[in-house]
Amino acid sequence: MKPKIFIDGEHGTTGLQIRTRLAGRTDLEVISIPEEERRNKDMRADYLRAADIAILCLPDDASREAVSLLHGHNDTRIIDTSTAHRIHADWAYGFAELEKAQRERIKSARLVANPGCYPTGAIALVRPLRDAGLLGSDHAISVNAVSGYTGGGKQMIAQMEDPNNPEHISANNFLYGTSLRHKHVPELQMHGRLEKRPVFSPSVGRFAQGMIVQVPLFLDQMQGKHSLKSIHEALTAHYAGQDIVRVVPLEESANAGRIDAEELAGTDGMKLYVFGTEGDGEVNLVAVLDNLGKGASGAAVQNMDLMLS
Ligand SMILES: NC(=O)C1=CN([C@@H]2O[C@H](COP(=O)(O)OP(=O)(O)OC[C@H]3O[C@@H](n4cnc5c(N)ncnc54)[C@H](OP(=O)(O)O)[C@@H]3O)[C@@H](O)[C@H]2O)C=CC1
Ligand SMILES: CC(=O)N[C@@H](CCC(=O)OP(=O)(O)O)C(=O)O
Repeated sequence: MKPKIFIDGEHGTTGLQIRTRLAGRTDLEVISIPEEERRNKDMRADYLRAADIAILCLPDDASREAVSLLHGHNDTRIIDTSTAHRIHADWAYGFAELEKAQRERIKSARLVANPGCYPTGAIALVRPLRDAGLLGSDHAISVNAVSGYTGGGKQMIAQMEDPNNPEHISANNFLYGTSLRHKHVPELQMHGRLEKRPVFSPSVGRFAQGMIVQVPLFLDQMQGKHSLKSIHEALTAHYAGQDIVRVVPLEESANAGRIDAEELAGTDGMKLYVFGTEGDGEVNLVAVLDNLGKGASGAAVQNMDLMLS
């Protein structure tokens, strides 16, 4: 029998993208709730319980509700794309490239929390350097990022695209999360293995999909003596043998000139760059991804495939 997949929140931004990715699949059966019933709790409960894997593409509260609807129904495995369970001890963190054991953890887990889009980029840059001992646990990290506006879901898409929306946003590029208490910070801190809360400053640009996440570092604050080359080597070693995260060769980075936030829009991969000038004291680590690709829907499908393997 083919595994049954239910996407709770199928008609939202992340859900639709997962639906599209699964459209041509003959190895599984997507069970779909009619759009007009998407908030019908009893019907959702039936679909959730009928599924082998439920992918939750809902706001945090609705995700918690979906999990409670599955209480006692342990045959359904869950992938939650919301922020609700990303630092919960019972949930496997759905970033397969996090460390060697992560793929196996996801494969065997019943509960998988898909990472946030910004943390996907930042953790991809920081965690290998923490694990390889280049960064101490008390290292102070700053993360500056820009996302396409689909990162804000249906509501922000309408605000950015519809001039008649009562909450229309006219800015082409705006900073937010200025209290430095964005909901992604705890996840970044925990899975980045950082003692100090990172400074995280997100922003949004007038483009639909894509993202740049930057982590600048001072070499004299790192553990040991480091260079662009040794940092690049540590990242390259960490991501060897997989094909989703690409560490861009130093020479290619040096010649890159401009980095386009939309570079990987519409794809499920991620590129990591090490920028700077060899011999100087600073580097800028940069991740480029699609907020809806490796940052959300692409990662959810990757996790689903691992769970089905
Ligand atoms: N967009 C992105 O780039 C990313 C999003 N995520 C996360 O994915 C999740 C979904 O986000 P996104 O797709 O952007 O959001 P959207 O607002 O685009 O979609 C959410 C969907 O959930 C439905 N919904 C809301 N409340 C309930 C409820 N109580 N019961 C059933 N359905 C409900 C909405 O229905 P209705 O149309 O009626 O409102 C809508 O279809 C969020 O937790 C978000 O943080 C994670 C990474 C990246
Ligand atoms: C541009 C924008 O608004 N982005 C969202 C994050 C999108 C995302 O990653 O969703 P999760 O919070 O579920 O991880 C935000 O900052 O709240």
